[in-house]
Amino acid sequence: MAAEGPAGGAPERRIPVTVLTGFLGAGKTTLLNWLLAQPGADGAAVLINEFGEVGVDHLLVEKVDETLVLLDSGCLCCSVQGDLVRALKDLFMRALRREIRPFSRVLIETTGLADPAPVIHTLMEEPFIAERYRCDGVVTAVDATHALDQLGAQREAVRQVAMADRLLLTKCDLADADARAALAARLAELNPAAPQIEVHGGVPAAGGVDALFGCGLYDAAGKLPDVAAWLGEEKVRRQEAERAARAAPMAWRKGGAVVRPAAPPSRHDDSVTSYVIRFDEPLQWYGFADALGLILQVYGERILRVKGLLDVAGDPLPRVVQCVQHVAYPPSSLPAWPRSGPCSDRRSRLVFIVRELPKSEVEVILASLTGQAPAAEAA
Ligand SMILES: Nc1nc2c(ncn2[C@@H]2O[C@H](COP(=O)(O)OP(=O)(O)OP(=O)(O)O)[C@@H](O)[C@H]2O)c(=O)[nH]1
Repeated sequence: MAAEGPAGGAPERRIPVTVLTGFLGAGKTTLLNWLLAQPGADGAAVLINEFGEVGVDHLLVEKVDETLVLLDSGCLCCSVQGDLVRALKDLFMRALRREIRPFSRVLIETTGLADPAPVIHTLMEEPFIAERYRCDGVVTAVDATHALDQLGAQREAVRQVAMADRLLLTKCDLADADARAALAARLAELNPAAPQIEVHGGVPAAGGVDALFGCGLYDAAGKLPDVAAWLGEEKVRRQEAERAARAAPMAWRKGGAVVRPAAPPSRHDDSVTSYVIRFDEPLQWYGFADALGLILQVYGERILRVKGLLDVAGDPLPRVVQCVQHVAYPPSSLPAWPRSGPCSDRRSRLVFIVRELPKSEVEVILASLTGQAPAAEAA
């Protein structure tokens, strides 16, 4: 049954959209997988956005149909006008034409570095979208083992927490009671109104699917005053971008070369970069594990995230590697190699998201302990 609309008016027919955010490696994809396996979440369309040249997250989501969309032309908060709007319009129109199954809600998993403000602004203000979709909440995954450091170092992490309607404290099974209490106190300073829900082993301890769904229309009231200010800045930023787009031609010729207007400035900390390391031959697992362990030990402070698929000698299945800072999580396997996309060539690829850590330093360790030099050019 459709919910009642604003002020008790016409029934609310707009499709609810949950924005699932949280810093790199916080456990967003893990939560998404749990959620999509719940009966209350069937009928959801899912949009996944990733930071890094090669997307891995969508391969880890155990749902494969045409309502799973990979937004891969950059970080959502920078390309929101293009990618997100296009994807939501496209889903709506394709469902209308019955080219895809109907969907009753949308889940957007942002990159771990996304600023939620442009995403919320788009859902609330872009005319086509705002008429058909409504923001049903920002849910932020907060890593109980790493968040205190991340909140001190990364302004994206602070914004993700401050803008949340709900805070899901992930990896509570790995954090001791003191660490959980210290984090809970810091989160309450940044966002006193948001309920904090513990997550153990990727499963919310309370609420079931309602831990993520049904937050109600997004409202900056009740959050720190900064949140309304960030949304206000977003509005100004968007108006300026529209004015600039109207004033500038799409491209012009100068001395025979086509010159395009500069892309909007990135919202991300310039010291954070990502690169892909590829191996063309199967890897020996133990040599690789030694190399990765050493890299995390020596450079963990500068490693925000590592994830990838490996072709391990003697194993027909792709092995999934996941790390956050100094921590390597237990490896798992996918049921098969992807049939399309960059990873379909069955070569090992590792995506590193780092702060001031040159690729060459990582490559030297990998080459010496695996006995195999990484491919010259990451593809
Ligand atoms: N023990 C434990 N591990 C978890 C939990 N949540 C996530 N993990 C592990 O943490 C690692 C990162 O989890 P993801 O779900 O991929 O994190 P993410 O936020 O999607 O990562 P990005 O998209 O790269 O930002 C994986 O190895 C997960 O298995 C949890 O509650 N408990």
